[in-house]
Amino acid sequence: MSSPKSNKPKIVNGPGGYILQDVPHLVDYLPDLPTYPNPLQDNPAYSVVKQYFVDADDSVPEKIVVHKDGPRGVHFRRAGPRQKVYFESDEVHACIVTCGGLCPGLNTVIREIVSSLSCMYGVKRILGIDGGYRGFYAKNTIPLNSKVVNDIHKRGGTILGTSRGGHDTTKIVDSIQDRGINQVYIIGGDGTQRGASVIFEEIRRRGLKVAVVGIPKTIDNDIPVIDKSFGFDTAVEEAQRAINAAHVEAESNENGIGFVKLMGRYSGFIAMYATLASRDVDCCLIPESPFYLEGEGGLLEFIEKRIKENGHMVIVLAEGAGQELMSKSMESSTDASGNKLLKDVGLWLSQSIKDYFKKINMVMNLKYIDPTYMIRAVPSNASDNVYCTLLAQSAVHGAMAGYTGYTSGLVHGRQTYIPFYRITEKQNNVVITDRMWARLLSSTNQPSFLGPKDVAAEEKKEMPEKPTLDGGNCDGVVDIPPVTKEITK
Ligand SMILES: Nc1ncnc2c1ncn2[C@@H]1O[C@H](COP(=O)(O)OP(=O)(O)O)[C@@H](O)[C@H]1O
Ligand SMILES: O=P(O)(O)OC[C@H]1O[C@](O)(COP(=O)(O)O)[C@@H](O)[C@@H]1O
Ligand SMILES: [Mg+2]
Repeated sequence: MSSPKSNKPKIVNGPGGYILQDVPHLVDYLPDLPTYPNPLQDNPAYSVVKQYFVDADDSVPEKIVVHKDGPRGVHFRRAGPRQKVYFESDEVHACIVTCGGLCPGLNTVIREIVSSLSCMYGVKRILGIDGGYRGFYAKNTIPLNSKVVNDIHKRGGTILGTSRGGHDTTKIVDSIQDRGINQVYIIGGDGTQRGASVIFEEIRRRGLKVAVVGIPKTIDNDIPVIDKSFGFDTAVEEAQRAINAAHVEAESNENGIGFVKLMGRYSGFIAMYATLASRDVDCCLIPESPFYLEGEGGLLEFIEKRIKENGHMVIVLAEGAGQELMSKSMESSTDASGNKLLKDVGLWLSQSIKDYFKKINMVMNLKYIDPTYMIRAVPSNASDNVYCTLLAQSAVHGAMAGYTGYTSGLVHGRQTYIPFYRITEKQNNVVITDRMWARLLSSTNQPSFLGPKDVAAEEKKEMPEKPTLDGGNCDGVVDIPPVTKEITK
């Protein structure tokens, strides 16, 4: 590093176009910190594992498919326990906060952070922050231990409470400093990770020995880089119940339409995967894929055709789809976090379909199902529970090893530490020029509703990512000059 207090990205270049987008470490700005042997080395559960500690040079590639002659590309630091830790067990005072909307698995992550800290590292002081970011300065804290969290993974929601808005960096860091907290675990979506990033910057500016760790939570699966977010699987599974009901209703009524509205503010992943899983869906509409109602090739014409062919149909709609079609006069506002509040496209589209069938004088029975909050208020399923457990353990190993300013995330099935700027720089969206969307279109046999102009616009948006050999401006997204160092082996 060129400057210990530098807030520039840590980039390490290696042979063959290898780039490590590294995460900050406490010694970047506190170079004289002592280290201690990892207490896990004496833990009987791990003594049989051949190589339990992760090699310091292990990294995970961002892109797993590479061309024969292409550069090795961007990598992230592999997560896991390290031989040396930068905190003594008695010294650790950790806190956990959950922010933003609910997501299945929040309680599992809380439980496993507490268990990992206490069972693996012998930590005794763990606080829950009540009600999101504002809880740091406006609410009481909740003492956490293995007993308190023992069966919380069986419940939906978050035992800590959550909120939007209320991010006041100075007040939050003052509270962290005043309470003597030195590990901060922040569970939340894109907004939360942005908040975590500024908390980390302020902590580094003040020169505090405090590790700041983000754990990505988003039911919309809109966080970039990671394979998928926890709770997503559960949400998709839960959505099946609504789609099944819509199918039963549609089949049982004359010219029945089962219409399901699912979550997805800007990203249509839940709708897309729920559709692919179900196989009963005739049409899936997502925010990324524009559509139009009237005229040749429009949605209404397609619905009429499908009803005439099959006698029934199922439509799945993500809440952010078709927002631009609704009346401009319907005022839109924002929530406490500044997220745009959407107009109810489900009710609007249902009415438009009803009006159309009335106009063409054709019998039609539309049943509208809105399971929005039902798919996220449930406890996580088995596979999400395992995912949450590994995620929480990785987060704790990283903080104990002195890493900070990172989001713990799964990349190609491997746990990694990802610098905040990679998580917050853009949103993960369904790319409608990718194969996955084509698979969906062929599974539902719906038209793409796209004109050549829309396709050209999509192709322009999706410029291929080109990791550079010299580490400068990687993927064209890091606009601050990176701190680079060479590795030669
Ligand atoms: N750019 C930002 N800087 C600091 N804090 C932010 C930022 N964006 C959102 N937050 C805070 O993060 C928390 C959660 O954000 P929100 O967008 O509601 O949910 P999510 O994290 O799930 O996307 C809120 O308390 C909000 O104030
Ligand atoms: O009504 P709320 O609680 O604000 O939540 C609704 C929104 O939460 C979301 O699930 C996304 O929330 P997050 O960004 O917090 O993950 C959207 O799909 C939905 O519009
Ligand atoms: Mg969000």
